[in-house]
Amino acid sequence: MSPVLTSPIKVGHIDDVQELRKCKPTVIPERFVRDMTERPVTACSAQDVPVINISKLGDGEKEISRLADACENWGFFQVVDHGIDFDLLERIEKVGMEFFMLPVEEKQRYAMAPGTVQGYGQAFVFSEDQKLDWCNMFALGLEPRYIRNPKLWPRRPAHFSETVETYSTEIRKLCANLLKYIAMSLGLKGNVFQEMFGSAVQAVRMNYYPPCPRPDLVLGLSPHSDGSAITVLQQGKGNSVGLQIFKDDKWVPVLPLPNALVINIGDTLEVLTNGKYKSVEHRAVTHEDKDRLSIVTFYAPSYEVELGPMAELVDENNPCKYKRYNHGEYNKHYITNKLEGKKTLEFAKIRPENSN
Ligand SMILES: O=C(O)CCC(=O)C(=O)O
Ligand SMILES: [Fe+2]
Repeated sequence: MSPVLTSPIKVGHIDDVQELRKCKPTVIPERFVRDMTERPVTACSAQDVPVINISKLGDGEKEISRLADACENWGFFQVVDHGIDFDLLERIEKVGMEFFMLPVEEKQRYAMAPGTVQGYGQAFVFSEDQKLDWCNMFALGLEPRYIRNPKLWPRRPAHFSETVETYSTEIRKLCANLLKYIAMSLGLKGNVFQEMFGSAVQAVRMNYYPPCPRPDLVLGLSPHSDGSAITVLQQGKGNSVGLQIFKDDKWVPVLPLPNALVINIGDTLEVLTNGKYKSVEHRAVTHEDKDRLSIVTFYAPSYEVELGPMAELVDENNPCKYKRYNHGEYNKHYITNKLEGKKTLEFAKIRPENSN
């Protein structure tokens, strides 16, 4: 019998990976098979991604300087003692998982329209030739309210919307709190980001990675940096390892810690700190017999805000590396650059005069 090459079910024009997997393909469809250089064979053994105890950040210099080190040298860290109910973390994971387990016909009601980033499907797919991720996504804009699209809020599973609402309120407080300490770790006033960001933009994306018969050939999520100021990533309990960050020319896995949340610095904070804090590239890989869910919150300034490197972080030794721009404009650039397969922060970089 010839191997199954495409899924019978598409969401928009894209193969739905959960449906594809149900067909038990013996050969991975070409659109998912990565070029040799992109295949996930290069991960090194796990290193100790820094762990920051949020409840100690108020106690003084020591934890704050550990935070500064994590932002400067890793761009990623895990937080513990973050004050969010473990029960809420479990509930969001449960409703997220239940959503992805719904029949595809039900999920298709919330399909992501082409060129948009909210709803069910795969974001940033722009050409027939582009390699696809071994992932199904569901994304919702949350704050400010006008970015919400009520038609995309699922009616099933029960309690989905209210759980997302409660979860997002808690994560928003965590982001504001973290940004206060991040400002302090830079020697700035604690409220500087809060004042600058205005009514912060917040969105949530759930990524579901079904098991893949050939995890060595595919990527769960292509390498990228986030456009946010900061991102909060919840790796599901009992999840397989999937997140990898690019550090010192190697892909380093981030091992899930029970009830911890992963935080990463996004492009916006890299610009604001004039490159002191890094927006690090990351990707997700898949597993042969385990699935994985991640719940990711992006937190960014209001679209109206003009931003650029902060004066306090620019001097003779650290000349200004980025242009000033409007965050709403940046958001459009982020999407267009992603669609064109470019690095998302490229447009904002200032080139030295003698370079080409
Ligand atoms: O699933 C993961 O661990 C990575 C998710 C991610 O990087 C994203 O959604 O931006
Ligand atoms: Fe990301």
